[in-house]
This record gives sequence, C-alpha cells and structure tokens, in this order.
Amino acid sequence: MSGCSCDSGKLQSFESGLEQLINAANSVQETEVVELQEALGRVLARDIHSTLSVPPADNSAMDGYAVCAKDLEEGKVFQISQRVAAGHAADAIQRGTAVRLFTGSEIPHGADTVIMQEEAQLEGEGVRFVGLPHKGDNIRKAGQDINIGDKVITQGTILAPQHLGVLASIGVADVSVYRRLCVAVLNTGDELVMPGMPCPQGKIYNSNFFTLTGLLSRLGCEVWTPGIVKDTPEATQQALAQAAGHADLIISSGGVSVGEEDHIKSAVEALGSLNLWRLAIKPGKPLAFGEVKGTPFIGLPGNPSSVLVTFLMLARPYLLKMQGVHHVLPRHYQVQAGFDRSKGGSRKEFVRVIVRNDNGTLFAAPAHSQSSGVLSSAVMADGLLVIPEHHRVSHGDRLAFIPFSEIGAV
Ligand SMILES: Nc1nc2c(c(=O)[nH]1)N[C@H]1C(S)=C(S)[C@@H](COP(=O)(O)OP(=O)(O)OC[C@H]3O[C@@H](n4cnc5c(N)ncnc54)[C@H](O)[C@@H]3O)O[C@H]1N2
Ligand code: MOO
Repeated sequence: MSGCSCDSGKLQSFESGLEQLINAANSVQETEVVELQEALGRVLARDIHSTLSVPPADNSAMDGYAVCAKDLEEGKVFQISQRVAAGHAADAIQRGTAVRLFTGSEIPHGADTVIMQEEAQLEGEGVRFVGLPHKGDNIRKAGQDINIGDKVITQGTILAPQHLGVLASIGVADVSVYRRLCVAVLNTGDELVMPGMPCPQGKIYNSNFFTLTGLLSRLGCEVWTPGIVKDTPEATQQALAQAAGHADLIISSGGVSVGEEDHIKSAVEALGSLNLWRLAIKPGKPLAFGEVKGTPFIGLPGNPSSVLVTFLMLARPYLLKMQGVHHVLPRHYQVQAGFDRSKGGSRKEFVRVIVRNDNGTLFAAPAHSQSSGVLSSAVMADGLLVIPEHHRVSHGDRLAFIPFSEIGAV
C-alpha cells in the first residue's frame, strides 16, 4: 500500500488524489466493431484517416449558373447549354455559355464561377448577369471539408453525433471501439430500501443507486449490482468479493467513514488493499480508493450529494481513462461569485450553484442547501463552483465553474 494517508489523520489534497487515481487507471484493451448507428457515445479505438475527399468534386454552393470567368462581360447574354441537377454527372462546359445548376451540383469541367440565380435575369433562351462576379465565386472546392489521407478523428475520442456525421461523410459504415466497461454498484446501509417498497420508520430510500446508475449510463457503462449491502463485515466482504468477480471497477456508496457500522474500509483491506482514504474536499471527504482481489475499487461516501460530487470529480475521470479516453478532465469556465463568504474552509469545496447572466456577466450563487445530505439543491443547480482551500469569497471573485452539462450530469 503506497502513499496511503489512511490512518495518518492528514487529508490528502484533491489534486494529488485525482492524480493518484488517474495514474492508477488502466485503459481497457479489448475492442469490438460496431455499426455507425450503434457507435454514439463509444470510445474510438483507432485513428480514422479518410480514403476520399469531401466533397469529392468541386460543386456549387448556390442555385444558379456556372460560367467560365474569362467569358464574363458586362450585359452579355449567355446561352444556357446544359442543366445539371445535384447527383447527376456534368459534361464539360461549352465556352461562352452558362450551365444551369443547383446547390450541390457538380461544376462542369471548364467552369470556374457560379452566379446565384437572384443575380441573373432570363432573356429568352439565355441569361444575363447583374454586376460582374469574381472568379471562384460560390464554388465549394473538392476536399474543402476533408482531403484524402486526413486524420479525421483520433483514437480515444468519445463519439458524438457530429463525429458519426463526419465518419458517414467519408463512407465509414462501422468503427472499432473499446468494449464497454462493467461497473459494480454497491449501496451499503441497513437503513436503505428500494423505491416501490414500503419505507418503515428508520428507513430511507436508496437514492444513490439511481444517481450512480444514471451517471454510469451517461458514460456508456454496464452496471452489475448485488443489491443493498447490509452493515455487517461479512455481508460487505461477500458483496465486494462477488463484485470483484463480475466487474471492471467496483463503486460503493456509504460505510466508508469512521463509525463502527462503517465496514467498507476494513473489508477492502481484508480482501485487497486500500491506497487512498480521505481527501480535503467538501463534500466527499472520506473517499476511498483501492483494489479488491485485483479489481479496482472506489468507495464514495454515503451522503447523496457527496456521491454526486465525488463521482463527477474523481470516479468519472478514472472511468474515462479506463475507457481509453484521452481527455479525462472536465473543462471549467470562469464565472464571478454572486455572493460573499467571509470564512474560508480547510477543504476544497465543490458548491452546487445556480448561474445567472447579469448583462453579459455570469454570476454563480449557491443553490439553497450545501449540506452533503441534501440532493435537491443539485436539481436546482447548473453545475459546480470550485472554491479553493482557505479562500474567502467576495462578490465578483473569479472562480472556476464546471457545468453539469460538461460532465454528464444532464
Ligand atoms: N465522526 C465522524 N463522522 C463522520 C465523519 C467524520 O469525519 N467523523 N465524516 C462525515 C462525512 S464528511 C461524511 S461524507 C459521511 C460519510 O459517511 P459514510 O460514507 O460512512 O456514509 P454512511 O454513514 O453510510 O451514510 C451517510 C449518510 O448518507 C445516507 N445514505 C447512505 N447511503 C445512501 C443511499 N444509498 N441513498 C440515500 N442515502 C444514503 C445515510 O443514511 C447517511 O445519512 O460521514 C460523516 N460522518
Ligand atoms: O465530506 Mo462529507 O461528504 O462533507 O459530508
């Protein structure tokens, strides 16, 4: 067990904890080929180079007429020698004439300029142009979008709709992607019951399961669960051992703090090792990381907002790296604090904030409650505002804001 601050009483910084997690994440190697329609959200396993140009030939950007620029003269009436609809082959232009064509029509060989139809007047069988166009006007050159041999998408990219469109544009029908990860979700706690069941005194509904499976589904992971795990050392060890046999990563919620009903830490140490415990973050302090029988393990604190924040800020980058993604850290944006707080905290804080636009300046203010047991404030919030350790907040301070839309919490 290297570098574990586990029992030293000292909290490890967020940055060093995150670095430790990312360094420890092994990217999956197995790939599979999927059809383009099935590839949304999957992680590309190989660079894709284009074997053709897009567009494949010069074509018109407008409905109008193609001419050779050298033939243009003020007031000249051009005979219309050919009509080329998009998708149909064009003959070479007869010099001195105009070719009727449409947006996307191939430019006939010898033509080099397109005049849009709004700038043309029909004169009997011919056409006269208003003003003098410039050579090359309204022509989309072959390869304007993509050239043969261009690398269009890099391995390690999560495929978004626009990636699928670009792949289709170069004729790719299927792609090699990394296999999906299976994540075991363990929710510990004798107090937990599932929605749909009665909730007698002393019990609460298991919300973390749904937050976690939602977040994992946004990452394209499959979920395995043993169900709610009772607060005993035996049940905890049994669930962890089972999970290790099923999943690429085990994520638990709860039971990771210091009470005698918190069995996660000792169970992980009994079956494997704990490499990190407790970070200087709020919420989410008792976060744990280790391995169970060789399967990586991330233990999230039980409080529902701690689960959301620690998953997004720590488990998510870890999972992205495991999935083969290159850019695993979320982008943040500078906003101004729309509030004051005279006291700085000893932990880096991830505040659920609402962002408002005040005459073009973005101001972030905390959603109603920041208690880690309150999840409803995350529903009101637009994302997380990062307040560094010991920072006293003054109205107008520039701070990093990570929108939920940036990190899959949408
Ligand atoms: N003496 C100390 N007590 C606590 C400390 C500490 O340093 N010293 N740390 C606190 C902090 S910070 C956190 S965060 C929590 C985390 O505790 P656990 O990870 O052991 O979580 P639990 O005690 O099991 O649960 C905490 C809280 O969350 C509720 N919960 C748990 N699971 C679910 C679920 N699946 N769905 C909904 N709600 C859930 C649970 O009922 C508790 O209320 O420890 C503090 N204590
Ligand atoms: O660290 Mo805990 O998540 O604040 O309540």
